[in-house]
Amino acid sequence: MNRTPRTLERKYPCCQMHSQEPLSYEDCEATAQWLLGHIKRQPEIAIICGSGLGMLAETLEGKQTFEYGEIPHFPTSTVPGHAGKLVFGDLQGKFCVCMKGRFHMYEGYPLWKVTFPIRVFKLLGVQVLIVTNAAGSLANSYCPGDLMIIRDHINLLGLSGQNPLLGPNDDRFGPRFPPLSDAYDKKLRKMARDISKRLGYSSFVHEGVYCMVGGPNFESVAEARFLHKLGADAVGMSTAAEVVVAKHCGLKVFGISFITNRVVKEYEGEEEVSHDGVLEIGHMRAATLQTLVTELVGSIDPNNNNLILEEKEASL
Ligand SMILES: O=P(O)(O)O[C@H]1O[C@H](CO)[C@@H](O)[C@H]1O
Ligand code: HPA
Repeated sequence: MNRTPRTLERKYPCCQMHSQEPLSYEDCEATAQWLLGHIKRQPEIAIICGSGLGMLAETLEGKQTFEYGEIPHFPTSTVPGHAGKLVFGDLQGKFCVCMKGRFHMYEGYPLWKVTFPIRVFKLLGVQVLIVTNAAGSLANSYCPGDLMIIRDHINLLGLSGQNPLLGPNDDRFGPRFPPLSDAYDKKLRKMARDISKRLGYSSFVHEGVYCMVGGPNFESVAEARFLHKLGADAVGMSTAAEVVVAKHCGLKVFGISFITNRVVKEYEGEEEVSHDGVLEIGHMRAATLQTLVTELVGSIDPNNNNLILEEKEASL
């Protein structure tokens, strides 16, 4: 029985998505071909801008911008701080594509739809994916405004059976059982650490474990304590599913969290987290994230298996 009334589907297109089959390889190809027909060359690096972090896309040179609504098969953004635009342009001499706004499961999208753009990026020729997000800190030593290079993740949804790779596997994307033990590329993490040192950022750039939860509510105190005990340093409602799909199709991944708030772990505390607060700290302090990602893009050679531009290698 179809439980979604037609009027609801018309008002909230994401409700309709639940009743659809996952998009196929051919659908991804159709989207990639449509984009390739509109852009000057193939992008090498894709960047996903997290909540309130979309200004990075504005720094691209020779920008070409597409509203998500005009791109075949693309979902639309419904969350404040996620503009819903795909921006192509040059950053540090590399042709990049930036998602100014990502999709989340709590918006009503199934995970295969949330992660659809990643497969399109692969078919566009992208080799490296940079994921950014806004996250709450669980680690006691992190402060709002800090950055966390993602060393690894806990995909809480994946562990409980909500995975973007559920269903028949299409080997043209990747294997049935992809390994995830090296999800966040070691070389890219080292490059980012070295760049942080050079920029004088070391005191507020950490490296840690990100945990993806479903949201949209922020964590209860007991949940926050549980996630911290599990080994998570920061928590958010995105990223891990995107990284699963990126690794499945053979992309190199770098991830970084912008710490927007402390997750409340004490019953006596006065702090309360809000999405407006997340966006506000993003606007105030995200320049550091932007500088670090820009420098990283400048140091990457996407066509070298080693990933490092030779002339930069000596200075790192
Ligand atoms: O992960 P991004 O998209 O950066 O956004 C984070 O910020 C929102 C909550 O304020 C949630 O969507 C959470 O995941
Ligand atoms: N919890 C979950 N997601 C978030 C948070 C948080 O504290 N801050 C930003 N995104």
